[in-house]
Amino acid sequence: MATASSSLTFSTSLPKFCRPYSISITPPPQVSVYFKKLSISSSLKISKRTTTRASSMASSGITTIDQNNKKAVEVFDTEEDLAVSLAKYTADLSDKFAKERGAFTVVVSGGSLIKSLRKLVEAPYVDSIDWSKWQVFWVDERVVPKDHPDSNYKLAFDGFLSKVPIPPGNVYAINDALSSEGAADDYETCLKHLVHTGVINISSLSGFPKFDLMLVGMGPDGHVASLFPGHPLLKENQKWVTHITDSPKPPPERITFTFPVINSSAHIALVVCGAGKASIVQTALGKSQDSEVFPVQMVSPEGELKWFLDKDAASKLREDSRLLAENLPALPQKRSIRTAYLQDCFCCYWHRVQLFKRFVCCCKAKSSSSSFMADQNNKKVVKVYDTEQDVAVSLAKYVADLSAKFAKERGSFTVVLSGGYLIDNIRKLTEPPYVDSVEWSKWHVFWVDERVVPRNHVDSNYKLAFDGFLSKVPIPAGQVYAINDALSAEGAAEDYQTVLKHLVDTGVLAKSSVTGFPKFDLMLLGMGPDGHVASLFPGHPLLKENVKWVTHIMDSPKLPPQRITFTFPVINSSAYIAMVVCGPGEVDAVYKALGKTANPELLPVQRVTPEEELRWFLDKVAASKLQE
Ligand SMILES: O=C1O[C@H](COP(=O)(O)O)[C@@H](O)[C@H](O)[C@H]1O
Repeated sequence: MATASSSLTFSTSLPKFCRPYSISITPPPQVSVYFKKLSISSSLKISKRTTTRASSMASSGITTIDQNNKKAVEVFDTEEDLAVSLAKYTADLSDKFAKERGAFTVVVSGGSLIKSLRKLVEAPYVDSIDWSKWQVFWVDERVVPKDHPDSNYKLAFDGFLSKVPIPPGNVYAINDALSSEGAADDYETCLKHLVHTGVINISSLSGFPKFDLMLVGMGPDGHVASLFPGHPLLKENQKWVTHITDSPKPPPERITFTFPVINSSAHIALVVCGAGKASIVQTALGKSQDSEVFPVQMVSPEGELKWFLDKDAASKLREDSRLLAENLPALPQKRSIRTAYLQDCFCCYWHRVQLFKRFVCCCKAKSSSSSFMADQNNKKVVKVYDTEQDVAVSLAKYVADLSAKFAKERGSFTVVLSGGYLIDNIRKLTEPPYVDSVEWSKWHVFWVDERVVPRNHVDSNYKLAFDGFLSKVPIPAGQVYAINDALSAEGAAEDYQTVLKHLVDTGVLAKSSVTGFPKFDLMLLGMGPDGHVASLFPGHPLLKENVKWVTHIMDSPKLPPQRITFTFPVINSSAYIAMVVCGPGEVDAVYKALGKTANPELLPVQRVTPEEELRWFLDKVAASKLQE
């Protein structure tokens, strides 16, 4: 290990400037950058954690981790505790990478992050870390001279770099003599050179540089690096480094790593302190129905993402768990409630960043039905079948098994149907063995959405289900809950909600102990080519509805315009959801929902996160873009 050298100071040795190199670089292959994002398990464990600190004080944090430790959130009582833990985390990774590959590539941001690194410049780390192995980069930089108060380099130099013996040649500041565009190009060229010489790893999944550790902060608006909410740069997926000349936070001219680079990292520490950021933390980690996706929510590295939060930044998560505790006296103890709450938060947060690697492995592994992407407790499963016929066979078995389970457990089986192709996909239930073996008398049938037209109208979801399914199985007529088609859209939605409330009161329909919304046993859903589910369409304000159980829409982009629909809180309170998609029409939507990471505008289908299991049933055609 190198030790601190008093003769080495940054005030006399200027850091290396990145300059264009006259080398020929073969561009790395642009393998799907979205691969990596889908390797996340949504099964999370939460434990109370005690951090042992150099100073021997114990700091307690709520630690939430997934089962393979790929995602974690730690909440610390104070920013001081956080800084202690962050130093240890960084030092451990420094040791690991220095040993494994002889270099440690570290990316820092500006802002408050630098202060939180202060423990690294103290004992024991200042002496124990092999600083000679460090290679330091910036995730973003303001295009100002290096001695300017706005410079992220200056901030890092004053607070950190000047206090540790990292070789100046290993510190990659931007070239502040260039324009923002020139500086971004220059930095990218520098990175390419370092990839070429093996200093920086390259991701075999994305083809983008793979840094060992990124230490990043988050702004109160949810920005990370210089990637701001709603900015077109969020979508940049070719460049490694880009520039911005209209940053909403001054100074306006900056350079920044793009999301493909950020998300190719081996480790990201996301460090967030202060009450001013609590709302975004809640949105990012809680079960928010907010349709706006903040840049921080797009952070999803190949390796580990670890949130370091202080109590203030996590306060809204804690508030929510307290509220739950107060409102749910039946639950045994506070820790269980918090656990349930956090699990729920995480299921929601991770639901859209599931499983692609396993898909590819399984697709390579032959067989007509390729099961892929089951998280450790099978909460999220995607299955791909050779043909739609195979989907229909498997779906029938799945539904029949759940029917038997719920009929036995609670004496009824509450099933929600959608319209469209779904009804054809469940046709096998009307054939042997299921038509005879399923206990149809226990079924209660609902619609996740309905068009406000007469029941015998060609557009009616009820008519579709009746003709293709309900007329062929002996479900008691009184247990089929069609809408009241004599009412207006608003009236029909209210009426349907009243029916549901009555069924909850009478115990036919379960109630979620987590959300208080009705908990259907199974929803059988389809998805439109635009990613809509139920009558919840991309960008529509109804996506945010979080009070009503059933609502109405007068301007459906898909005809007919007047419809009623379950809201997301109801959909997401379900026990099980089967998402059935076959054929070529939805190939792009499936790809966006399951295969793409840097998706600034979530499709409605990506918000679907039931309480027990979400199972995708895809045929090979619908999954074809994933398989590419
Ligand atoms: O402008 C910037 O802001 C963010 C967040 O800063 P913070 O002071 O709120 O933590 C920072 O991460 C980024 O590097 C910086 O350029």
